[in-house]
Amino acid sequence: MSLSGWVCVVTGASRGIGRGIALQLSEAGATVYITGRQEKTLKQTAAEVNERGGRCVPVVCDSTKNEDIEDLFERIKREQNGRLDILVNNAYAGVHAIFDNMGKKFWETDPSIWDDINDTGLRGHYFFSVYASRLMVAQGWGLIVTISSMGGMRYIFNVPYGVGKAACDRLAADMAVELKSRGVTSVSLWPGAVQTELISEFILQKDVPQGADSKVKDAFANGETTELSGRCIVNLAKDKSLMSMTGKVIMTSDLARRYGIKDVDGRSVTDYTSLKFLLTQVPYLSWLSPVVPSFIRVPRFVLTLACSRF
Ligand SMILES: NC(=O)c1ccc[n+]([C@@H]2O[C@H](COP(=O)([O-])OP(=O)(O)OC[C@H]3O[C@@H](n4cnc5c(N)ncnc54)[C@H](O)[C@@H]3O)[C@@H](O)[C@H]2O)c1
Repeated sequence: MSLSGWVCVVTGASRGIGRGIALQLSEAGATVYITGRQEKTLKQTAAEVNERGGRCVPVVCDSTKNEDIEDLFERIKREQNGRLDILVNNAYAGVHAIFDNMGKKFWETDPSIWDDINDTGLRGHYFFSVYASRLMVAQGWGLIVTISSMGGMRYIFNVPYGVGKAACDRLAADMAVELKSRGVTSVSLWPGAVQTELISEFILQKDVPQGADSKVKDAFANGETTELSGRCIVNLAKDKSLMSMTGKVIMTSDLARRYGIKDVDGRSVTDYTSLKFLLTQVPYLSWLSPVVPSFIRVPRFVLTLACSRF
């Protein structure tokens, strides 16, 4: 699956899912501009990319600073003759705030948590998408992937988290409306539970995570590696029917099934819509899970009905 000659941007790639995506895109041959606030940690990701034989360009770029974003795209325009194939909107500054305030109601929490979660993880995505789209529309091709989560569908963690994720899904969908006739695809990607460095610190290394039940810990203990989303995006980018998915929410498990891929450590990808998984969440029915085939899934129209507000 070669992305040789492709130019990509991954925001927030010094750790977590962004780092994993940068590793996979560069391993597939793309030149990947990676952003973050600190040169030191960006260079660590870049060193790892180089060790695997890939090429990436670390750029200090704070997703909350408009000038930084504008400068990045000016640089890409100059250095790559205006070519940009993929933008991955991933940067996120909310994880500490989420875990520091776990279990509190929104009125008990300092309202600045809204900015912690949504300044980088929503407003920043919009700004990146504007400048990326200018390059992509000019070349008549491109893919924008906005990293979101199941929080876009139902309450998880806190109010600003869910509102931000629903807005990311809507951002991808509404951008798709305007980009479709210009050849540019926009999707929202939901990873499952991912074993990032911060998840390890806040959940996996604790006996009982603060404000969360043990099922949450189990989900992360069986979670995806940080590179699975990247492996999915590499396959998605080469899909001949890519445009048919524009505007949609796609789960990593959907893409793993579509392309027949496993996680980078060889494990199968958990499908949170499979009956097998859902049964594990119901104490008196969980014994049925091992005997239920994994291909039985909740149909998508049921998910649509479940998140309907009418
Ligand atoms: N971890 C999970 O289990 C999981 C599951 C589903 C979806 N997601 C989503 O994936 C995305 C990434 O999450 P993560 O868990 O990898 O987070 P993380 O905190 O591990 O990584 C976020 C990255 O963004 C960077 N960043 C933060 N503020 C920035 C700024 N102002 N400018 C530039 N870079 C900045 C950080 O330095 C870091 O590299 C989020 O949208 C998250 O909600 C995570």
